[in-house]
Amino acid sequence: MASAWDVRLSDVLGTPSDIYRSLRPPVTHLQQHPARRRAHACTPRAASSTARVDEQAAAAALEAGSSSGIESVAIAMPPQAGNGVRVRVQDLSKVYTTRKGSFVAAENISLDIPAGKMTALLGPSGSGKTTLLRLIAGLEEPSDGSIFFDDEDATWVPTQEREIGFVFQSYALFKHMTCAQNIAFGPSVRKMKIDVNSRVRELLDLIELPHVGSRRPAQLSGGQRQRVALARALASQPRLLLLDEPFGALDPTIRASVRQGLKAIIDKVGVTSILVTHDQEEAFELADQVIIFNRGQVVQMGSPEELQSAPATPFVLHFIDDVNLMPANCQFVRRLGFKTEKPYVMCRPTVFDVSKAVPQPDEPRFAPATVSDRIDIGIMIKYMLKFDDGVVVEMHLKGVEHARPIAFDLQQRVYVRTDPQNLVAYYPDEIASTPL
Ligand SMILES: Nc1ncnc2c1ncn2[C@@H]1O[C@H](COP(=O)(O)OP(=O)(O)OP(=O)(O)O)[C@@H](O)[C@H]1O
Repeated sequence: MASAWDVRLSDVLGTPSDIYRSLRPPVTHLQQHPARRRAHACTPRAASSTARVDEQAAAAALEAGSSSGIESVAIAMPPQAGNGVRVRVQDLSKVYTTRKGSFVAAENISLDIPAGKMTALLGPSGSGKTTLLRLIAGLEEPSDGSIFFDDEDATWVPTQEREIGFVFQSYALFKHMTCAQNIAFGPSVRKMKIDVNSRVRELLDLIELPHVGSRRPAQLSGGQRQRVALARALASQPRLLLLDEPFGALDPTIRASVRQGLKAIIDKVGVTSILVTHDQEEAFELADQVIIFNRGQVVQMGSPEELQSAPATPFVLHFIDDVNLMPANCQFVRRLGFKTEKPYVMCRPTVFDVSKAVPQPDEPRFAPATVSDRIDIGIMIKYMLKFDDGVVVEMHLKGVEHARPIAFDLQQRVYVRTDPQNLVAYYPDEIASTPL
């Protein structure tokens, strides 16, 4: 049976460059960096420096590499481990000019993204994650600083020549093309000397959707569309894969399984990948390295384990974990003998020692409380503990097989303490997130 891909792209849509031209946004008059203006005066632009372009057009620009650079490259088909690039960002800043004045979306960012690993950019909405991703892709121009791909200064290299695959939250699949045509778009436009049909078939196998080649994106589920978008991003064998909230449009019930599938595919290919997300569970589950953003700045970077065991600031602790917030002068904190000039204190819900027995006179650090609520959610039991001064904290007992025998009843009187080292004092500004 003939597949839709047996009809050649050019018969249906014109030549690849016609397609690219039709998808590309009009060239705008830009404030370009002088060096870039000199070096790339004739390069078609993918994006305005002040306004985000339509994601489909950006996808087209990213897929359409400069044919002169690509034609001579004999590219083996992914999966093939170890074909990613190391990305270094030095003192990178992005200032947007708006009607209200200038706005610093990324400030003096320096970071190192290892080759062949997945790095997550994690932070609240508006913290500058997407801005950094778009700077790395060349879809925005930096106001200052440099970007290196391995030892190459890529700061002013045009988007199309960066060899980047991009998966957008909206997927940005070309609606009028079949899935096979979407996947074939990059290699065709780049005139890569490969068997495009077999590349498409191998990628459809890789994403475990061998039967959808002849369908259009509208005929797929959200999870399937996202896989096709990934296949399209991988088709030109990018050295860097950028994923901007790739699970954001998915139903929460399927998000966990879809992200595991996507991670498995990326691991097989072995390409360096950068994932933008505001979901800490997603970042910690998928990434080898997590970089935490707030207010346009990097607050901390490290492995998921490092961040969880040693959050560098009150903001990081507050952002990555469930925490109890309480006044520093409340009964519980005072009983512990914890002294601070800061007005508030926070602690994780897993750090409490709770006893039903009335403490001995030599155990003054226990504060009395009443169990005001209890929820057994299978993997843990959650309790609300109300101290006598009215302050309420949430306590989590994990490992319920051990927790159930010592379960507390509603309205039961209990005595609560923790090691004072588990408390973190803060000023409200230290846990505030964007906007500035
Ligand atoms: N073209 C632009 N012009 C002016 N301001 C912009 C522009 N693009 C982004 N910003 C601003 O820069 C800040 C950072 O935006 P960015 O999209 O990078 O944040 P984010 O962390 O990715 O947020 P989200 O998770 O909501 O996408 C925001 O305050 C945003 O409004």
